[in-house]
Amino acid sequence: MSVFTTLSLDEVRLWLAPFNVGELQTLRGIAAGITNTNYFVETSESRFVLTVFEKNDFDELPYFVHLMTHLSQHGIQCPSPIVDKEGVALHRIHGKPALMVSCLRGSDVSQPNLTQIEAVAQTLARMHLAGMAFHEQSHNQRGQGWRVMTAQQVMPKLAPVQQHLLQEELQFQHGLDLSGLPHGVIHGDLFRDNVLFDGNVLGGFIDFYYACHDVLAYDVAIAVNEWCVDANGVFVDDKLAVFMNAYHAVRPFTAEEKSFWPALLRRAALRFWLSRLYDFYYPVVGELTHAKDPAHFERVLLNRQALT
Ligand SMILES: Nc1ncnc2c1ncn2[C@@H]1O[C@H](COP(=O)(O)OP(=O)(O)O)[C@@H](O)[C@H]1O
Ligand SMILES: N[C@@H](CCOP(=O)(O)O)C(=O)O
Repeated sequence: MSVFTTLSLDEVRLWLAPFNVGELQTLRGIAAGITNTNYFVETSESRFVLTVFEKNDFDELPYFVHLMTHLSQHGIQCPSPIVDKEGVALHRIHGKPALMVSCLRGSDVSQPNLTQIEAVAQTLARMHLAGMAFHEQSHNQRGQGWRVMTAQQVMPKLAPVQQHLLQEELQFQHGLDLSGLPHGVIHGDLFRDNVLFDGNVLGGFIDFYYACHDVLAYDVAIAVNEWCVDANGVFVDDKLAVFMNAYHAVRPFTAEEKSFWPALLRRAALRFWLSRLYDFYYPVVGELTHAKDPAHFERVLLNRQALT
């Protein structure tokens, strides 16, 4: 149960006072999720999700609030931040930053079908286009600097063959010049647990807290490495074809994106191999962890290298 900050009905009723959202009726902690505390908040007018940020400083949150506001105003299915009567969305509760957003329909799917995969790809491409008109920029917290630092931390824990793989891939990625590729807003973590579906209808993308300004096709690579694979991380042809066709129908890749595509698939695999290795070897003491298998992304990386 990932409710780190326990809230009472009375506290939330008080917290809601500056908002124009009706009377609080029910409050329910959300078990899923590993980073923040989330509650479903039901009022006489609507349903919302209240997030209490357990790790972020207040100052780093406006980018995400503005981004979700921008994307939802541009028709991208994602949480829409709720502002109070003064127009302010970000507040504090228990001294921690807190944000209420619209509640999306649906739940995450572990075995997506082709229709759902198509919807994810279309929405991702539309999000990339909508992001072009968003003029705030945030750097990628999981970019080059983080890769190097994290690799140094996990390297001593690895077997020689893994050390070689990691070293080789870091060098390869460091040598790439991606400056000519289209950049913009990326989600950065579009995994199956970050997309909600009501049947085949996409409820929306959630968890924008890795969103940043980066290479758009890299975001596509992150998504296909997750949505279009079998249990071993090997691409399933029809899933990959459906995803790429749907994405390209909305935002076709440039020639440069096509030529860097195999390298981007590798970069996306490396990013999640590294974060999972770090979480595996340096678990936070006392923190509830949903262990994610680093070996999966090691296999994905080896597979994508073989495709290059
Ligand atoms: N806007 C939303 N609408 C509906 N459900 C949501 C929304 N935001 C989060 N949830 C639910 O809360 C769960 C945890 O959210 P998530 O953002 O993944 O948390 P964490 O940042 O802690 O990983 C999701 O799996 C989903 O079920
Ligand atoms: N979706 C990721 C987890 C998010 O990245 P992290 O850097 O917070 O570990 C995964 O499945 O590994």
